Order: sequence, then C-alpha cells, then structure tokens
Amino acid sequence: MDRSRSRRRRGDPPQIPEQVQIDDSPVYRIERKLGKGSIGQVYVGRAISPSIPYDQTGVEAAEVAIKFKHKDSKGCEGGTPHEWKVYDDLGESHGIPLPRLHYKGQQGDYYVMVMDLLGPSLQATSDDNRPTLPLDAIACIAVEAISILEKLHSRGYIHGDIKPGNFLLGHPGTPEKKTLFLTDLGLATRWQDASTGSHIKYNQTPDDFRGTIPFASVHTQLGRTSSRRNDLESLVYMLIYLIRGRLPWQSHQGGDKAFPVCKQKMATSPNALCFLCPKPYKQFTTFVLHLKFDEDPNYAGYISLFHGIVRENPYVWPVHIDVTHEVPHKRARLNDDSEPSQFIRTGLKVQQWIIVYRVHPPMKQSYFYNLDDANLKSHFEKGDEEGMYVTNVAYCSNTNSWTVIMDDSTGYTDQWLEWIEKQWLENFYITAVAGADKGGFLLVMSKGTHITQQYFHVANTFPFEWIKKKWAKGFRVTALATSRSRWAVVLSSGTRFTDQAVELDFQYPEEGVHERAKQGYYITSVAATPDEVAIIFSKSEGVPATASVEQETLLTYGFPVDFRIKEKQARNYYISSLCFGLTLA
Ligand SMILES: Nc1ncnc2c1ncn2[C@@H]1O[C@H](COP(=O)(O)OP(=O)(O)OP(=O)(O)O)[C@@H](O)[C@H]1O
Repeated sequence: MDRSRSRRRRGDPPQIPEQVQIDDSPVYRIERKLGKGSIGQVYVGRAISPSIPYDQTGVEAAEVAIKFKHKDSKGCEGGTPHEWKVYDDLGESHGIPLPRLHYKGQQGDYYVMVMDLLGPSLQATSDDNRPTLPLDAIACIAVEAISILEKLHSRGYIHGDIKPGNFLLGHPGTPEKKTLFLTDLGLATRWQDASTGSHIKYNQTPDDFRGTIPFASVHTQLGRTSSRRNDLESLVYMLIYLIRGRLPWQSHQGGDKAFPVCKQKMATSPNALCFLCPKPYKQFTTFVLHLKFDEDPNYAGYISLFHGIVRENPYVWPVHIDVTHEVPHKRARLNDDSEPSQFIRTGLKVQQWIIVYRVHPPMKQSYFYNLDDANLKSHFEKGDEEGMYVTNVAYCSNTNSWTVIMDDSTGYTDQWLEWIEKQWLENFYITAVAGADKGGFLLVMSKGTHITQQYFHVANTFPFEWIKKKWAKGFRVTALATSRSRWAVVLSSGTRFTDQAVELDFQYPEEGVHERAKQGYYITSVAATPDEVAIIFSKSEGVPATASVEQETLLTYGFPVDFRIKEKQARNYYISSLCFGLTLA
C-alpha cells in the first residue's frame, strides 16, 4: 500500500510514495529531493529493509537515486517511459558513463527507476550567472563530454537534451567522484536505423521541438530530424555557458522565447560566441557548426583541439579525466588549415533574390522587373493579349517595385488581377501571390487550372499548423508570399502534387534543399520575411523522383541581368519560383 508523503490538494498529481520496492529490490525509504526536470522528479532512496552499510556501491548501495515519472506524463504514452526503452536497447555493457539502472517498475501512479546515486550536476557549478570553474577544468569537461557523446553515438543514439543539468559528477566519497556521467535519456532518439545501420532520413517539421531552449541546437529548434551534430552543438553552448555563466540569448524574457532565441543563435558567429575564449573553443565551435546532417563527427580530432590545455593541467578539480585520449588516425588531427574556410553563421544579413529555375520543354518566358503599380497592370494586359500568362510575381523592397514572370505554356485560358472572392465563384483561382512592403497582397487569378477548391490564409507567423491540417485533407500549397513579416499561403485541392514538405530557416536552407532533392522533392514556392525564408517542396504525379535534379537555385543581390537568364533559357531552364527577402548570410 502507498503511503503519501504529505497531504495533497484536490487536482494535484498523486504524492510520491514514502517507500518504494520494485520486484526483489530492497525497500527504499524516500528521502530528500535531488532534482526535478520538466517531467520527472528524482529523490534519494535509502535502503531500510534489508538495511545496507554505507560503503556498498552499485545495486547493493545503501543510497540510490529514484526517479519518478507520472504515468500520464509526456514520454510515457507508449505504456512505459521512453527512457526505459533506451536503457533496454543499450543493454548492460554499453560502456557509456550513464547512471546504472538497477530496478524499474510501476508503483501506484508512478513509473519508478532505481539508479546509481550521483553527485552534483555541472549546472550547480554555474548558478547565479557566475562561472565558477577554471578554464582548464572546462577544457577537461569538453574532452570528457565529447568522449561520452562519441560512446553514446556509437551505440546508434543521440541524447537530445545536452545541458549542464544533465552532466553529473560521481557521488562524493566514491572512487567515481571525479568522473563525469551523462543522465536523462528521456529525449534520446536513434540517428542510426537499428536494423539496417543506415542514417535515418532527413525531415523538417517546424513546429516539433523538444528540449531545453537555451541549449538546443538551431536544427532542433527548427524541427529538423535530430542527428549527431545536434548533441555537439548543444555541447558548444554548454561549454560557453560554463565559461561565461550565461549564454548571449538568455536575456530574452517572458512570452514565446523560442523564436528570438533561435534567431539570435543563427545570427551569432563562432567568433562572437567564443569572444575572448581560448582558441580551441572557437575551433571546436566552427567545426561543429559546419557539420552536415549525416556527417561522421571527428570526435578524436575535436578532443585533440583541447589537448594543449588539458596536458598542461593533468589533474584539475573537480573533473579528473583520462588525458591519454590519443589521436588514433590522421583524420583526427585538426588544425588551422583544416578549419572550414566559410562560416555558415556569419551573423550578417543580406537582402537577396532567391530564384529557382526548373527544366521545362522549350517555351517563351518573359520577365519584367522594376515595375510600379501602373506598369504592372499594363504589362499584365499586354501579356494577356499575346497569350502569355503570369506564373510568378514578386515584390522587391529595395526598389519598391514588382517583378513579373510570364509564360506561354501555362495551360490557363484567362487571368485577372481581381478581387479574390468574386473570381473564385467564376472558377478563377489564385496562381501567383506577392506582398508589397506598403501592406497587402497582389493576387493573380487564373482560369483553366486543375484546382477545384482553394484557401487563402494570411498569418503573422508561418502557419505550419494550419498547412499540416490542410495537407491531411488533400490540399497542397500552390503559392506563398510575404508582406513585411506577414505570410500569405494559398492551399488548393485538385493539384498534381502528391506530397509536400517545408523548409523554414533564418538563412537560405542549402542543406535542406539538397536533402529534399535526394528524396525526390523539387521547389514549388519560395518566400521570405525580414527574418525567415520558407521553401515549399513538392512531389508530383508522373514526375520521376530524379526530376528534382533538373532544378537550379540562384541567390543574387540584384535581379539577374538579361544574358544570365537567356543563358539558362538556352539550356531549357526557366524561372519557376522567386522571391526577394532579407535573410542571414
Ligand atoms: N542518478 C542521479 N543521481 C543524483 N541526482 C540525479 C540523478 N539523476 C537525476 N538527478 C538530479 O535530478 C535532476 C532531474 O533529473 P532528470 O534530468 O533525469 O529528470 P527529467 O524529468 O527527465 O529531466 P528533464 O526535464 O531535464 O528531461 C537532475 O538535474 C539532477 O540534478
């Protein structure tokens, strides 16, 4: 029978039991609280029956850490905590310094894990925004933590929540008191498919974030499939936090912090992040931020960066590590020459055109730029007379002017710049949208499309939730635009698109475009606000997956000069989407 620790109010979660016994474990009395995460609560458990002397360790220890997770809490949806499954998967001899899990089971409303009792976390060393660890000790932590991640990653897992609170020292008074342990596998996921051994597939679901905002990698915050680089990026933030006592983005207060924090991370160059830190930190940061989604991290090389600092201080309190992490092979040696020459995060903003070209059988395509409102209308009418219809419109906020792309092979039979609701009734559907800086959206309505129904939606933030709901009902994004920081999205049914995906980023998502192309997607819409760029990728009926390679993207400060466009047209590449926006370089 459970005995409650204290009286509880109605509606509160059930109290933690006063005693715990799982299977044939000793009976543990629940004593002081060690910590509380977003989901679990961890207490010291003292073996009272049988009573055990204090000098015992491991499963025989007199004191253990007991973690309670309420059965209805996040991560327990599958019937048991996700963390149990990860421990089961890793097995007994995983060789990773994790607290050993001695017993696990259910008691009352709680899932209970009985584990090794460890010592203080690295968070405890930096409370009150005051760094308390010497730089040499932090270099030791860097070496130790990289080596721990290498071991975890080699078992096919990534941790998913690397932060100072999840690195604990061994229990004081034991031989492990200067060893670093990694705890909390609640967000661990596989980067490697367990059966095939291959890297899991790339994806981005921009509204899917789990982790701790200040330490999460930018990729995690943007909802990209986790891979090994995410843990390493979080480790970079952890090390800078230990050096400085805070991270540059920790001043954001209240409200939804995720967006401004992610934006600031993206705008912070390795130089700015590691300002006044010893050189190895900047080098490590630069290497990590350049890692590709499925790239094998060079753990031994990263460790070698810190060798200089660590070797000069072979015994540093509180972390005593094995300084013999030798450089096993040539690739492990990283030096100034091997540092990536181009930073992916420069922190600089650029105003640029993003122009997507796609192969198409020969056709006539015209482009007009620097058009004011009156010119726009007259070009539109002139094109109409010649059987050319508008396929794309864009607004350039540098010149406050419109750009129009017209094709002679759209299949449209009529087109208007008209009021939206009236034209819908007459089978005119929106086929192109652009937003002006002065506010409002220009809609191009066409007749003769395959569209059977359409939604036009304007939102202050990228409406991914809404798009997902419409995707589930068979609608597909057919046009995308921005007006200052607002988004306009057109979703249509009856299109030829069989599947779609989104990339949302603070800079042109080069890697995402590459990964999507490998999966057979091609770009069908692109738009950018002063902060973000969104790209819609599609797969189409009858278009082979390899067709995605028949696409080229051009990033350019000014609209491309005539001969560049003609050069592309000579190779049958025509403009298929374009936008002008302010993104990070
Ligand atoms: N084995 C242990 N020994 C000593 N203290 C521990 C142990 N495990 C956890 N703790 C303490 O309890 C805190 C919360 O533990 P943990 O992070 O595992 O819980 P969680 O609810 O899964 O957390 P989160 O919300 O961060 O995912 C830790 O920060 C640490 O201070």
